[in-house]
Amino acid sequence: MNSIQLNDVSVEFPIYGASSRSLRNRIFSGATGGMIGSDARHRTRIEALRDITLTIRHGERIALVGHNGAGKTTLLRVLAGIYPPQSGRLRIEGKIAPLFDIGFGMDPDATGYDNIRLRGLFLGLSRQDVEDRLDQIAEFTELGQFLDMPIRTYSMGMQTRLSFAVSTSIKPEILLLDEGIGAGDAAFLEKAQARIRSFVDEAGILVLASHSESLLAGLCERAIRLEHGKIIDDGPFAEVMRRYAGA
Ligand SMILES: Nc1ncnc2c1ncn2[C@@H]1O[C@H](COP(=O)(O)OP(=O)(O)OP(=O)(O)O)[C@@H](O)[C@H]1O
Repeated sequence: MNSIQLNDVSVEFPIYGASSRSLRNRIFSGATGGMIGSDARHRTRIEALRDITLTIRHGERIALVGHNGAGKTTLLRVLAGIYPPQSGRLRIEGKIAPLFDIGFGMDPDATGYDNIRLRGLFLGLSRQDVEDRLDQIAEFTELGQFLDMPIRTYSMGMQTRLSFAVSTSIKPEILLLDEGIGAGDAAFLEKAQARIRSFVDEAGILVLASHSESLLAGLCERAIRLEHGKIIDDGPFAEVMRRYAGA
């Protein structure tokens, strides 16, 4: 069974070159971003996540919502093991496929085909596994002859198609997705949603961060709302979104 458990997880970014004097040495926050403050030695820091305690169970489909800079991407990166939490505990049972930072593990000068291979290896597939899946992954991208071109020539949406196709070909147990898939066009989005649904139906966990309520509504049944790095609401999707709209 897959599960995610976070206890009092906090992530801070020290900011170099920002004068804490201009911050008047006090913690404040605007309508966006995490909490900005300074420590005892007047070093500026951004608290991107503060005291996050959270349990996600097998089969759950979670929407991460909240204002710009609320901490959604940071939370996904913590779950993916990209950022180690500075404090608190993190326990994850299951194989994770992060589907954000779409350039991660890709070489802009290599062709689409070679990047499928690179990303496949990066996600833990063997060389043989990658070759066995190459045609099926290529077909899903619908990139045709562009697969022989270096991916620096791709648009955002084209890169998204490529990384989505590879990452979801391994049937991950825990799928982490960011807004990025919104870069795909409508036809791709429909295909991507169908694939995510089939993956979630088979089991596993989905955590999807997005500002698009329609995208989230089609996939998620629980929503977690972050504000300035803290969880301020967590519950059935429709209820959390109703409260968010009224906020
Ligand atoms: N590498 C970094 N260095 C410094 N600060 C960072 C870094 N990454 C994120 N932050 C800060 O952490 C806070 C949370 O950012 P995060 O990207 O997690 O927000 P988000 O909810 O995904 O926002 P958005 O909806 O705008 O994508 C913000 O205040 C941001 O300025």
